[in-house]
Amino acid sequence: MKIAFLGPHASFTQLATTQLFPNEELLPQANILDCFAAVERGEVDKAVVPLENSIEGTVSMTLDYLYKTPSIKIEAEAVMPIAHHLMIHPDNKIEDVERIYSHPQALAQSFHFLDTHYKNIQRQDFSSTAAAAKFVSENPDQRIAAVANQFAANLYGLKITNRNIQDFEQNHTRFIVISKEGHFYKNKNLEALGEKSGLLITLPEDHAGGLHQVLSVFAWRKMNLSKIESRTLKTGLGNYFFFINVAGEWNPVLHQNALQELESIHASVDFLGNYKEFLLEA
Ligand SMILES: O=C(O)C(=O)C[C@]1(C(=O)O)C=C[C@@H](O)C=C1
Repeated sequence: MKIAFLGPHASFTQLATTQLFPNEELLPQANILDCFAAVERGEVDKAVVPLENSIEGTVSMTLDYLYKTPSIKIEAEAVMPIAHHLMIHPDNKIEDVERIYSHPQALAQSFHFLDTHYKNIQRQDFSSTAAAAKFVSENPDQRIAAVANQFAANLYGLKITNRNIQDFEQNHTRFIVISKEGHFYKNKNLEALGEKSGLLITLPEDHAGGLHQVLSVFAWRKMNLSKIESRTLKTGLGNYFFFINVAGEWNPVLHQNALQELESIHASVDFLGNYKEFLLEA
């Protein structure tokens, strides 16, 4: 099986992907869109992309592409502890650094540390933490540093100057396995945290009580929502879609009836799947 992931090698997404798919062919992609496109075009069977971080919140690009590509479903969620380190080329000194590169999520998760200790050093977004580490290793003549993980430091031969720079010790990122088939991913070697369903919902029109009407579909059935997030539709200010997680196992009658009722109130629903959440190691 071919599995795409947000690369290059030693990205956090790769660390998650190797635990989820230890025996499959893993294909690094340059960005999250390329992961979705590879699945959509059938070049790979599945992809692993980040969805949400406990410090910085939703990875909006992932949510946007889930919405834009209704053929893509979720097979599993996986939660992994995240530790960020600041690293430089071993030929350079941290005092000389003029720019710090990393994925925007990693820079945001370490914002207070960087702002306190390296306030006047420019920060620049990169497609992933590992891509930033690779760039630092390939450009010893530049006065740059990267925020990335221990594996990236080892793989790209960088020196760690500051360890565990994330602003909160408890830092976790939730990844999703996406595919066109939406199979139910199983793995006896990983700890399962629970089961849930994912839905993308758009309200028919802006009217009083519209969201309340949608939520009551779940409420009176005692279906527990573990997440609700609104995201702009990009059709104008004030227009949103909602990403909703319903906790618990799939109940054919209850869930099917809820989906039918949502349709009957003219909410548009993309059912992303019913899947398990797993706990990964750092
Ligand atoms: O840049 C990486 O290494 C990634 O895998 C991406 C990503 C993210 O988008 O959230 C994954 C985990 C961390 O939260 C930081 C970055």
